[in-house]
Amino acid sequence: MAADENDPVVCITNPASGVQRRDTIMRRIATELPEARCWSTRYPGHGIALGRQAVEDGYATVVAIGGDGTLSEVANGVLEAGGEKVRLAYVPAGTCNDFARGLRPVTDLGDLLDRTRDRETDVGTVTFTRPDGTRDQRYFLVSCTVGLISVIGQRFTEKTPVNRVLKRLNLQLAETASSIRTLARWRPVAVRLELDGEPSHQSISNLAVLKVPYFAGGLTFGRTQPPPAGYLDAVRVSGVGRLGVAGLMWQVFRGAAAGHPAIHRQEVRTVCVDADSPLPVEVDGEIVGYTPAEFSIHPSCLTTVV
Ligand SMILES: Nc1ncnc2c1ncn2[C@@H]1O[C@H](COP(=O)(O)OP(=O)(O)OP(=O)(O)O)[C@@H](O)[C@H]1O
Repeated sequence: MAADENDPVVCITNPASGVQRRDTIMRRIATELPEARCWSTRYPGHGIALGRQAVEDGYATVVAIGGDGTLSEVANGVLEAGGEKVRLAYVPAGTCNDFARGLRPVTDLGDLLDRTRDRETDVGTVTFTRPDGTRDQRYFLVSCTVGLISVIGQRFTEKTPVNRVLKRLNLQLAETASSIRTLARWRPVAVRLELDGEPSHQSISNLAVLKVPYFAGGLTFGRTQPPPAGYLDAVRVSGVGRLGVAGLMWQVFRGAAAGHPAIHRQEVRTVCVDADSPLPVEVDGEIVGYTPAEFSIHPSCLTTVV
């Protein structure tokens, strides 16, 4: 299927994503989507600006090529520009690719122009506090975390000399080191939590707000089904100490977390979380700010193509 001038297509690729060679991706675009314009992100956050630009320039189909972070940035730009009518296609080329997990990816990029592949997709929004103290909002398509996982993510992104050396040696080694260092001092945190307006005080290790069941490259909290349309999955880890959390993480890595007594799940439309000491908020793989954070779901507000 070929693009035409009434159905203009732009591909937004992230050269910093994943492990695929950039020239392989560019060759595929040139062969399989020859009419498409091709833009590259040049810095973190550039995907948002390019997603917005694509809507303003009147592209009907925007193809995000990269990891979940790239998809998320492009979706944010598209939605910020009021591009709900734009088709947002995704070609997984990152390291985690959790949005597309379980879905059958196209073999030929030209198939992304086939409108029978369009899916009305719910989008989550999260409001949080930026490091400069102002409030901000992001859309999310995959998942958000607050607690142990977001603290590990924050430690991993810190530009310390140790991190720099470890990341240069091996990315997974750096991730494991961040996890061990965080876990070694971890204590459950007291939070004020509101699920669908129902307030409670809880001691938790982690709160995940999921649009898709997978996180961190195919890990799950024991369920591989997404929440029903119009809902988010709020998954709390609570009722266990440091050793219990370490045991649960091991179960999660083994894919054997289903039914674990520390996992508490609820399908909800809204979540609010606050803690005495602000906790980092991770959105689609990126630390965006701190609690207090409010999450909600916007049903069928984006057309996605995978
Ligand atoms: N030119 C660039 N240089 C450095 N970073 C970039 C550039 N363009 C985009 N980024 C950043 O790269 C980050 C990672 O991208 P992405 O999440 O798509 O890849 P990944 O980490 O390999 O995949 P996944 O999220 O599936 O693990 C994003 O946060 C984005 O802001």
